[in-house]
Amino acid sequence: TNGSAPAVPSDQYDSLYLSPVTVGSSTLHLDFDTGSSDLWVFSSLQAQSSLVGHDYYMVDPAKEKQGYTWKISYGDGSGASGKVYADKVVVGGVTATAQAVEAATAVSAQFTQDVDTDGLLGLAMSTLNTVKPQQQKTFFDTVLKQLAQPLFAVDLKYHAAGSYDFGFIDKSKYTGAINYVNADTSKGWWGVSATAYSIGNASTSATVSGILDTGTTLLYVDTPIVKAYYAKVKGSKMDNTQGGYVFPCSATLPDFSLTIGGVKQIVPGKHINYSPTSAGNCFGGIQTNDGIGFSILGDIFLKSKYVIHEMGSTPRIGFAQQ
Ligand SMILES: Cc1ccc(-c2noc([C@H]3C[C@@H](O)CN3)n2)cc1F
Repeated sequence: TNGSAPAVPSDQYDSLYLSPVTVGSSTLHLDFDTGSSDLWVFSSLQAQSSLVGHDYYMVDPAKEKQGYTWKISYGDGSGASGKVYADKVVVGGVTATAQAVEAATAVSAQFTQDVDTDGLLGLAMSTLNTVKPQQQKTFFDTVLKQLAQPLFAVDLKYHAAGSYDFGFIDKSKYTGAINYVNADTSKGWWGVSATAYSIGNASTSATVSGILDTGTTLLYVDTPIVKAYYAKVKGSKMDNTQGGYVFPCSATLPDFSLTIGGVKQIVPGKHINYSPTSAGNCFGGIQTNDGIGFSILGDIFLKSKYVIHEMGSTPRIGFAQQ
């Protein structure tokens, strides 16, 4: 079977995208994250006070994987931990009958206060799964064999609902050719590299290695590229109190592109005005990857494309224009 689930922005700035998932007998709204590999949910194991505003998984003790635990932390320092159950998970009509469901006993404040997010569904390689004593499969790995094609496709949109397709490529969701490159999955992520970047009409050769990450809001690249970009934005500056580059909300933002597989993958300037700040200017969608060691192609990069993640004998990534 194949299937498709909507990806709905959680707020007016596309901070993250939420998709409905049936876990056991509950329907939860999860953040599909191609940058991690745990399917974890808010659960009845938590104190009631932590569950306010969240849908949560009613655990069935008979389905517990006795002695199994998990503990995860994310790029922003948030995290969660808990116990493991084997239960039915349905995404867009695709069913995993005994998927490892990681039920939270504790979650960090960022998650508790993010009342729309009921957990995460990881779509990176299962080698990054945190369950002990035995690593568990992602939902995608669990259902892979039942899919017509071993792939999922990501269609995130700018300030609108998009979708995740499993097992098929939806021709109505893109125009032009799909450009495929091999994925570097050696570190457990969907890794790609670019050979150039462009700011407006000016192109510069550079090697940009990064990961596709639907769970990261912005686009993080090397500092020299970020500086070159905002040098083209009148009134922009690095604002340490806001934690990144900001600019006047009236600024015209140049398009940005990364050349992947010989094809310019363009991010429209409009998408790079991420959100207003509390100080009366606007926060940039492109920021520095300082301290990370590689680039993170998050939602700002993804939301103009239809991106196919194919787990064939040679994992590949296909890019097409929405
Ligand atoms: C409150 C909250 C915090 C973090 C995240 C989060 N989800 O995916 C990621 C990135 C970073 C990398 O770790 C893997 N993908 N971060 C989601 C949240 F709802």
